[in-house]
Amino acid sequence: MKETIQKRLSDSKTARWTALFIVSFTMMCGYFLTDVMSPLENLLTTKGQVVYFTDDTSMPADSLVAKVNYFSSEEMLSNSLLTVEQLEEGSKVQYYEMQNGAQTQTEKTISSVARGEGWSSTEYGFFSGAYGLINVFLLMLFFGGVILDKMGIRFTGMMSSGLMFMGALIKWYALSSDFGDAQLFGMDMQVALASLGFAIFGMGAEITGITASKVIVKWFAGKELALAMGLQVAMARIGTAVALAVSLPVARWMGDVSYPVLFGAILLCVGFASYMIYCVMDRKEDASAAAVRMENGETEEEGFKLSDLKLIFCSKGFWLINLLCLMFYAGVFPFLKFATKLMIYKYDVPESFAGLIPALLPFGTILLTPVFGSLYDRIGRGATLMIIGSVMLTVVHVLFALPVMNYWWFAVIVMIVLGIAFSLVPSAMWPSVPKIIPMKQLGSAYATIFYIQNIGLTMVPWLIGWVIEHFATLRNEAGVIVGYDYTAPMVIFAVFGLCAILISTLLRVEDSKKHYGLEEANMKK
Ligand SMILES: C[C@H](N)C(=O)N[C@@H](CCCCN)C(=O)O
Repeated sequence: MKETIQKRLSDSKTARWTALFIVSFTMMCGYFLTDVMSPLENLLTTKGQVVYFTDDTSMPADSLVAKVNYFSSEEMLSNSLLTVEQLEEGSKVQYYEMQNGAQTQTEKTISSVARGEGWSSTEYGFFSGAYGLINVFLLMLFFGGVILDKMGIRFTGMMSSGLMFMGALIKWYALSSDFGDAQLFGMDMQVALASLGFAIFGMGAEITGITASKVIVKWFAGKELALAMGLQVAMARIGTAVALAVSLPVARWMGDVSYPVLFGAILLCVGFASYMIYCVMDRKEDASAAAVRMENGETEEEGFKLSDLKLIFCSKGFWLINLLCLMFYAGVFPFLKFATKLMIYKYDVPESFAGLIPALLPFGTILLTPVFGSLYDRIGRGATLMIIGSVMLTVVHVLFALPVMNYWWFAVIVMIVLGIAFSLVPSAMWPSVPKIIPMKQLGSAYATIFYIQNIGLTMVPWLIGWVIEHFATLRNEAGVIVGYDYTAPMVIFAVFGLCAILISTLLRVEDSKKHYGLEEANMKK
C-alpha cells in the first residue's frame, strides 16, 4: 500500500508566498496612510490658500495678494489686477518686488491653488507623534501582543486592519472639515480630531505589524524567513514611497490636504478585504499542521500563558534589540515627517519636487531590504549588518546637520545612503527576534519591541516639532517666518544614531556570549 505523507500548506512554495503577499499588501496600505501627510507639512503649516506657480514656486495667497495690491497702489498695471477669487489655475499674476534695493517685475502663471490649514510646527509635530499615542499611553500595543498570542492571527488581524480603516476615516473627516475656532482637549479642533484618528489608525497599524510578523514566522520558519521579512518590509516601503511621492501632487490637484487621506482610507478598505482572504488560507494551514501532528503522533504545542512573559523580559539580548529598535527607528521614521520641509528650506528644492527626495529612501529599500534579508538567510552576519546600518544612520544625520553643502544633489546622495542603512538594520533585526525568543511568545515579543519603538515614534516628532518652532525658525523683525535652520533638529537625530551604534555593538557582544546565532545563516541546509 502506498503511504501518503501529510504536508503542511506552508510546505507549498506557492501557498506561503501567496500568504506573504496578501498580508504584506494589507501592511502596504497602512504604510501609505502613515506617511501620507509628511509632504504636506508646508501646506498644513501655512494659513489660508497657497498658490503654486508653473515655475514650481509657491506662495501663500495673502502675500501674493499683498504684492498685487502694492503693485496696483503704485498704479503700474491696474487693468490686470487680481483678486483672491481669481486665484485659479491658468491665471497670470504680475507684481513688482524689491530685491536687494532694486525693483523687479515678475510675471507668473498659477498652476494650482490649495488650502493651507495654518497649523503651527508644534501642532504638526503633535499630530505626527499621535500615531503612537494610544499604543504608548494606553499600553494598547502591549495588550495587542497578548491578544495576538491568546486569540490568534485571524481575529487579531481582522480587528487591527478594521481599526486602521476607522482611524483613517476619522482623520479624513477632520481634515476635510472646517471647525472654525472650535477647540477639543484644549487644542484646535481639527488638530485634535486628526490626531485622534491618527492615534486609532496607529494602534491598528502597529497591531497589524506584529500580526504580520507572526504570520511570516508561522509560514517561513526554517525556510526563507529573512527574505520573506525583507519582502514584507519592501512592500511596506512601496506604500511609504508612493505616499511621499504623490501626496502633494494630489493635494494640489484637488485643492485640499484631505484628498490623499481619503485615497488612503479607500486603500485600507481594500487591505481589510484582502486580510479576510488570508484568513481562509490561515485556517487551511492550521488544519494541515494539525493533520501532520496527528500523523507524527505529536500533541499540540502548549498555548501562551501570561507567565511566559517572564522569559521574554529576562533576556538581555531581547532588551538590546528593543533599545536598538527604539534608537534606530527614532532616527528614521520621525525624520521622514520633517524631511520634505528640510529639502525646501535647507536644500532650496522647489516644493513640487521636495517630496521626491525623501521618497528615494523607501524606494531604495524596496530592492535592498530583500537583498540583505536573503544575504542574512544564506551567510548570516546579522549583528554586523546592524552595526554597519547604525554607523551609516549617524553619518547621514551629521551630514544633514552640516551648515555647508546645501545642494539638492548632495541631499539626494545622503538620502540614498540613509536608504541603505534603512535596509540593513530592518533586514537583520526583525528576523533575529525568533533566534532569541521562541514562537509561542513571539507575538508578545514583537509587541514589546513595537511598544518601546512607539515611544520614540510618538515623542520624537513632538520634540522635533517643538525644537523647530523654538530653535530653528528664522523670523524677520516683523515676526514673519523667513526660513529655518535645521542644525539643532538634525543634531538630535544624529544622537539617536550614536546610541544605535553603541547598542548594536553590545548586541553583538551578547550574541557571542549567549550563542543566539545572530551571526549564523537562517536557512537550514
Ligand atoms: C513601524 C513598525 N512598528 C515597524 O517597526 N515596522 C518595521 C517593519 C517591521 C516588520 C517586522 N517583521 C519597518 O521597518 O517598517
